[in-house]
Amino acid sequence: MPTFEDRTLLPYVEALFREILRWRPVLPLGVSHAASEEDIYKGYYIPKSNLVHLRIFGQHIIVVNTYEDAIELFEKRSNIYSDRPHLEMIYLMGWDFNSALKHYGDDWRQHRRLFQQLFKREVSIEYQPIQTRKVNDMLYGLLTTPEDFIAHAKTVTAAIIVSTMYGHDITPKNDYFVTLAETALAKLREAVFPGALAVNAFPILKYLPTWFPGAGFKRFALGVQDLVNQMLTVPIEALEKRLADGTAQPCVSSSILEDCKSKEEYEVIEAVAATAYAGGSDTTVSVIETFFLAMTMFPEAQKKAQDEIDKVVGNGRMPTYDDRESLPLIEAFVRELLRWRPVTPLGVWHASTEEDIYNGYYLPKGATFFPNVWAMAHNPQKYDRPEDFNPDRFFGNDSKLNDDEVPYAFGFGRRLCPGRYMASATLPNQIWLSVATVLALFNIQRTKDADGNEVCPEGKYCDELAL
Ligand code: HEM
Repeated sequence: MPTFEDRTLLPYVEALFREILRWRPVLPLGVSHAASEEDIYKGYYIPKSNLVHLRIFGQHIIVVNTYEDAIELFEKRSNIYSDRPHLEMIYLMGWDFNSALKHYGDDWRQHRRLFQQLFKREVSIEYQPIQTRKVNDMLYGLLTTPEDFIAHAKTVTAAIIVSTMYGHDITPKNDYFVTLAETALAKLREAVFPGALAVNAFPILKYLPTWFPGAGFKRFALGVQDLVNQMLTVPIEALEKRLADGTAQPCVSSSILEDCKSKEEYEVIEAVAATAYAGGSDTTVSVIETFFLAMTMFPEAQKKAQDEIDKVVGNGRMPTYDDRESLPLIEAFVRELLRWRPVTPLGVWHASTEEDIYNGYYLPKGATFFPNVWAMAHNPQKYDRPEDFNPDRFFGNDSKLNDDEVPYAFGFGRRLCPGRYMASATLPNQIWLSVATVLALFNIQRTKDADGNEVCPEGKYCDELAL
């Protein structure tokens, strides 16, 4: 047989090999490069590009690295860039009820209208008493079992959403609905194993019978369908029962159920209520966890915020929503939490419904777009020493809060997070109240090792999806 030693003696074989590479190149369009600077080449202007293109399983994936480009594409051209990519596994599992995962169209519009109605600025103020009550429960939990601080953050968030949506007070441990919803969410996150990825890339595989070798994804999906169905129906049916026997507490769903006229409307209410849990729980918990981490890593920021609370509120009472305007540093704190460790570092994907030309680049129809929120939040040209947790960066030279409300943390354009007023932004919200009251009551400190030295956490994050 010919060996490598014969290579120089076989020029025709060498030429044949070159011709194969030339005749049908493996990557006909090469792998895209992005220009990091603008340039003039042979009289042509080449713009700086902040888009990165990848091709995975034949799918175009485009990462949008700057806030300016994200605004241009997702907001100014929102008629093209407001879809979501089609992932077959989501449909097989029944998770397509979720407003956040829906394709851009009439069904999504109906969900969105209801979300806007329920969570707009003015209405979000009505959730203030529930939030205060549940945050107080969290403070009590922190006082009695501080080591369980993550569990307390999770419980308070679940309690606020479930009480707001269904008027149900969850039990602190093993609540039936919370367990159901958390299990269904965990299954959604798990659906990234090879079989599931294969059916996302080649949807035709969904027609394989469940017993077929390699169709494990289908058996998995069937198991999840049942959970998802219970997550949708159990809490709303329980609410209907309470409404019928007159024991229901007023809540978002009770008010809209009373006006519901058709099965179609009922299904939208059911789906929007369950989406609020799926979209609002992990996201808010992540910010509160980041708060505990930041306080341990940056004790001087904690001290400064506590000094502000002591000066404005004093020691005789707890901060309330009425103090919000007088505590600008706490406001800056919340912004810095959203910036320093964004909840969705690669945003939530958008998809395009038309081809487009942007800055001289061709962007194909059906491509998936990731807004690189991490790069926007850590842009050193905008944020000096971006790795530092420094709420002071949100104050101008006049010592007033600047107008950077970290908008990219809540997404873009027509898909912008409809729950943002409940979670954060400039109105009463759970995150603000949690930060203000925890700082008023507690000192968050580093643990010590056996020799009495402080241990600063590394601050590593796990890789769970937020939505
Ligand atoms: C700190 C807390 C939160 C953060 C950081 C956050 C972030 C986000 C982001 C980045 C998106 C994607 C927007 C896009 O596609 O461009 C989103 C969408 C969404 N969020 Fe939030 N969110 C939070 C809390 C909430 C809450 C409390 C709710 C419900 C009450 C909620 C409901 C939703 C829904 C339904 C969508 C999908 C919107 C659509 O596709 O039309 N979120 N959120």
